[in-house]
Amino acid sequence: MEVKVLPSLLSADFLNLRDDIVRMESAQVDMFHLDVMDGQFVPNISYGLPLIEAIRRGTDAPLDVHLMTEDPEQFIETLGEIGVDMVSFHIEATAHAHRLVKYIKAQGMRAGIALNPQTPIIQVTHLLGDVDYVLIMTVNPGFGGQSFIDAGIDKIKELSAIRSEKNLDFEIEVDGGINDETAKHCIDAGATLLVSGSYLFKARDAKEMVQLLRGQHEG
Ligand SMILES: O=C(CO)[C@@H](O)[C@H](O)COP(=O)(O)O
Ligand SMILES: [Co+2]
Repeated sequence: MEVKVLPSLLSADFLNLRDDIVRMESAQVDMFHLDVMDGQFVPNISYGLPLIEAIRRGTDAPLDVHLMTEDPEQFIETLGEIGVDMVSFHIEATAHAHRLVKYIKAQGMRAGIALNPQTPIIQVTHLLGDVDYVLIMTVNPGFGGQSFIDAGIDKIKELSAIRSEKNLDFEIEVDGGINDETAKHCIDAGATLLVSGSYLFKARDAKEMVQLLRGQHEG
């Protein structure tokens, strides 16, 4: 599977959002990652559906929504109407993950399951035949600019092994503390969707950084 780079707009300048979207498009990113935080599931509030609707009008790139909210069910129908391409929600946030995966797909979107750093892979093994991707958090969710938690690499390897063993085709997304160094370890372990916030937005030459992130892939 091809490695893709997804800038997290949490690190964009919200006052100049359009400029930052265009800057990332010029840097040839593959899609945008949109972090929705509700102040309950995580101790931060980011932005919600109205902004996602505006972003949808502002770019033709695919949109990947990462729901860090309680009751993620309530947002799915509207996200489908907006025209979002991919939606992930946290296994820790719902008692009905399997039903929700089916619901997201029925609305025409790709469905992902996200895991906090403390959550073991066994919590989601029952979903691996149904999800399109698994999002491994390599920071505690809620904020950009944190350091990568190394234990995430073993989780990516574990998922990769299950994927080969069971002949499944879900992708592995990694989110939190991704830079050229950590990206290489994640790609080597089996991740193909790389979310990057502070590293990409701080860069003077974002295009070079995107290539560096993607270019680590040797296999
Ligand atoms: O979901 C989250 C944070 O909860 C992420 O998507 C971050 O926004 C990634 O930012 P960096 O760690 O790359 O700065
Ligand atoms: Co995220």
